Amino acid sequence: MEVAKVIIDQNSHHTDRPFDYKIPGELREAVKVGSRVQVTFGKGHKKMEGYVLGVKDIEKPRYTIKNLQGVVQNVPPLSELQIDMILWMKKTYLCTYMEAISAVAPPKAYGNIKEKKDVYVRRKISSEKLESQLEKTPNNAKRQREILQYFLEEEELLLKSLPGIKSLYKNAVNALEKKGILEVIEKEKASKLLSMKSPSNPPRVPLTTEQKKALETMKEGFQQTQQNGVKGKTYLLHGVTGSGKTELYLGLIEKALEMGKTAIVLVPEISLTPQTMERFTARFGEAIALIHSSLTLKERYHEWEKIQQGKAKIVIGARSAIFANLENLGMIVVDEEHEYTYKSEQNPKYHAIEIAKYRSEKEGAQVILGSATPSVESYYRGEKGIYELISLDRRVTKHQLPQVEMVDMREELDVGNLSMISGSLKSQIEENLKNRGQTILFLNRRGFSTFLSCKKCGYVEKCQDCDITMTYHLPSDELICHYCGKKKKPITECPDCGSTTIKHFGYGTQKLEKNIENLFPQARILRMDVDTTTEKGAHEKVLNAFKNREADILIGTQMISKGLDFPGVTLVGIIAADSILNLPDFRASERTFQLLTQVAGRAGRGEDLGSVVLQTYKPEHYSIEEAIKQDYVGFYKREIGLREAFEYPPFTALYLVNLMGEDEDKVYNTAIKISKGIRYILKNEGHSDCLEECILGPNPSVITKINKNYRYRILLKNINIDKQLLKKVLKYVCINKRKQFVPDEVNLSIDFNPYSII
Ligand SMILES: Nc1ncnc2c1ncn2[C@@H]1O[C@H](COP(=O)(O)OP(=O)(O)OP(=O)(O)O)[C@@H](O)[C@H]1O
Ligand SMILES: [Zn+2]
Ligand SMILES: [Zn+2]
Repeated sequence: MEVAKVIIDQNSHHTDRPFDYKIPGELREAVKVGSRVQVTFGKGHKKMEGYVLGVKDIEKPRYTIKNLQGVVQNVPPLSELQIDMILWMKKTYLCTYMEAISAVAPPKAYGNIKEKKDVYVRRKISSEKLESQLEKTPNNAKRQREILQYFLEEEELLLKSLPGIKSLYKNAVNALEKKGILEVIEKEKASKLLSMKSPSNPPRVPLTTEQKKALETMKEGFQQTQQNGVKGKTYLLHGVTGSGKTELYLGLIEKALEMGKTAIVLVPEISLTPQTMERFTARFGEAIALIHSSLTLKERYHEWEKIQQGKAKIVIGARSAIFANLENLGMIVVDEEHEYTYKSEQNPKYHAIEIAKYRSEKEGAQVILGSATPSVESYYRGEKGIYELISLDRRVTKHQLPQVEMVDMREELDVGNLSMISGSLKSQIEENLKNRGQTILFLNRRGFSTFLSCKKCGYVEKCQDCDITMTYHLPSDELICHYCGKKKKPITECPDCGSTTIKHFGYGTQKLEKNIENLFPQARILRMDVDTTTEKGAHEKVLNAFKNREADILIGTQMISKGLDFPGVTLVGIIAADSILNLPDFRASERTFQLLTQVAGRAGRGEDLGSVVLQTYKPEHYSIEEAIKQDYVGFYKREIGLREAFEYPPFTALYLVNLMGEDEDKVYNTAIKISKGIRYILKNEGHSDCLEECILGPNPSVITKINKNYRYRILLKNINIDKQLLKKVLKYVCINKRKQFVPDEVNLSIDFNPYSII
């Protein structure tokens, strides 16, 4: 008898195993490994869906087995490669089957979406004939007359754009259709996707010597891989800002297509700008599928369908595009490889580069990791020869990297300048406005002021549900929690001491905008942050306006820090360079250096030389010193020494166990039980000497509460312990013994190589 092993589509660790279902004779043809199927589940015979991960033949079962109910139509079965990846992810990230399937499979709505069409009304006769029709139409056929009026000038109109599309009007339109005057037609809804043009073959820029050499090396590597059928190589392309990395990606993809292969290009969500897309579509046209989070379900469906049907040869997208089910995958490009958005914050907490490397090994694809500021781990691998390191040290344009001027804001205070803009930055903006150059001002904090506090007793307004201060926003005049989004009216009286001396502290982009408006009333200013880009397409609008020089100054958060290529920008001002330096996180220095170098890199990309003003309270910090020099390798050398000394990645692997729940005692007790369990087993394995260094915590997380949930964490480091052993113990305690250790009210998740440990 044929039995299917089915994973039930329900995200609970209680049902996280394959269940057996008999494949009835009539379904034998339809059910395949990977099919999405209908089943009944549990004592209540609840109707559910699930995925077949395997089929086996058994003699006589010792227990009763339910029948499979059917196969879900229009959902393509998971491929063999996808199933392999699901099993590998489950093992690697200790997630549930369903979590792995949800990450790998196309969106669930795939195949369930009805094609929505737009209904149009079109005139079938000439406008002269229509005019005489109108004369013939009696006055009491009011609606028909009204509709005909419209078509005197128009040939085709959307039905819903006619006045009050009530059934009465529809009747009138139907009557006119019967008379042969109008016709009703349905058209596929116009897609809001960036329109995919056919390749326009723009003139190719001749590559610089440096670019050529890099491209040749990577092409040769690719050719070898393809000919010898060995597993794909990983290249780390370290090229300074504006060194023309994208041009190399295009060349490599072209090579892959020539050899009958396909390609995936990952870009951070925020760089999915029309600017980037244009460069790809100009070269490859309709062979591209685009995947990112602001697509509607229908748009997403279309893009996945293109991939599924083999129409797409190149997939460009944010993190999840790494799972694109392309056949003959030959090339994976990860642009801005250091970007933290490549790490998933949901289970499975994978990093897109980890998946890229898995696919590279399985499918023989070549991986290109590109960045001006590679992650410390990637560069370390480059140095060790695990990746092949390729460097582009020069910009393609005539000017080299911009000069960075450092302003010590403590000295500004000394001379009585209390504002957020130093004397030097102010005069340079003035000068730049005069010369009609564009300016970018970067401040990595949105809102108006950072927090409200009582001057008398020091009370600070915090979110009730999260352990963080609330940010004051204009023009809505409200406090917003940047973690859970809750809003409230600002206090005018201190709830602790009753004083009315409530003061604003800190500043964000809204306040910066106000200040700049006051200082330079003649300047045209744009602001780009989460608050100005909530609407679909708003992001592009701002960037396009700036590109078309409709504004002189662009103010923004990290949204404007990378990938943008505006030749008109000759001045970049960094308002508070040390804003994230104080985060209690081992990556704070790295992130600071990356952010500053990327922002600085937006200046001087055109005809004119660029300059950068960097304001800081900590000029002596090495991240800032090296960012001023824009010297990646200099930064890397200092950072890698510290990572080794303090036993952080890449020298140790970090495993983070997060525990969360509304009942703080329960969360804490669970954390204690788990850490005790881990310690106990490791002790029995003979590791009593290193437990202190290896298992840190449980401790409350840095942000102790988010959205009413208390957070505790246990951090594991593999110091003097085999990584695999540590992982095995973790799996045993957190997964196998979960029922025993973790009550249902406490959420446990495991993060391997966490991006941040806040
Ligand atoms: N060989 C070349 N000659 C002239 N212009 C070039 C050449 N190569 C690239 N460019 C242009 O230079 C600009 C910068 O290139 P690109 O955006 O690829 O740099 P990048 O290395 O990705 O920069 P960043 O990391 O700062 O985003 C683009 O406008 C690109 O069209
Ligand atoms: Zn007070
Ligand atoms: Zn909150």
